[in-house]
Amino acid sequence: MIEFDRVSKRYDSGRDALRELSLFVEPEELVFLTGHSGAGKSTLLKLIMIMERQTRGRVIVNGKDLQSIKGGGIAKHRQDIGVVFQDHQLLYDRSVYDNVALPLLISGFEHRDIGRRVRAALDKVGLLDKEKSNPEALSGGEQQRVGIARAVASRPKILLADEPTGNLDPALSAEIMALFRAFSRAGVTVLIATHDLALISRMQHRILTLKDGALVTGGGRE
Ligand SMILES: Nc1ncnc2c1ncn2[C@@H]1O[C@H](COP(=O)(O)OP(=O)(O)OP(=O)(O)O)[C@@H](O)[C@H]1O
Repeated sequence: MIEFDRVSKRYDSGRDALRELSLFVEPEELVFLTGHSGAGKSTLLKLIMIMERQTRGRVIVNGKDLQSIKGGGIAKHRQDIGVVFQDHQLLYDRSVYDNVALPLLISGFEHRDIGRRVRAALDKVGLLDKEKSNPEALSGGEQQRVGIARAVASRPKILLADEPTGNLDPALSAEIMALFRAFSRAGVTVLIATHDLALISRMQHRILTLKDGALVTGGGRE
């Protein structure tokens, strides 16, 4: 779950990126986050990952007030959050397997455990037969699925996606969305930031709309 309780974020530049924002996302929910460029979407995701800290209010993730997480606890917190980017950010000089395994290696998972988790994640996104391939040899949609496998390999409770379908055509976007839906049904809280209004309108999910750092629709439990 993700809860924002009257959260404001002012950057050192004096810019107010979020203003008194309250929202609640249940476990197993899939929610879209939208709004104009500069509305505060990335800032909201950064607060959840503790890449930035709020100026006021409380951010609670999986029942934990993030203000109480410090030092080494931050890396541990991030292990519970999978992140999918628009441009995949894959390493093209490594195999698909290595790309998915890398964050697990960094997090200190045991080798045997890593093999199991990487193959389970590749299986979920339908790419088990491509584990030895180089990402460059894959289509755009397949590369995005490798990015999703990498994000879920540590079995995070929260999945954040920043424009995950930005470079994909409608059919591939629908495939990617079906994967996100499957993860939410399996108990993962999924939050997808996107400008893709066509995609959003086709789907029956709650939409959080930000305008100048404030929520104009969809906060839930307000
Ligand atoms: N590190 C920073 N320092 C100062 N201002 C920032 C910083 N990061 C973001 N901002 C400002 O905060 C506001 C919100 O930015 P944010 O990146 O969260 O918006 P966004 O909705 O993600 O935009 P986009 O859709 O273009 O990615 C913007 O006015 C931006 O210029």
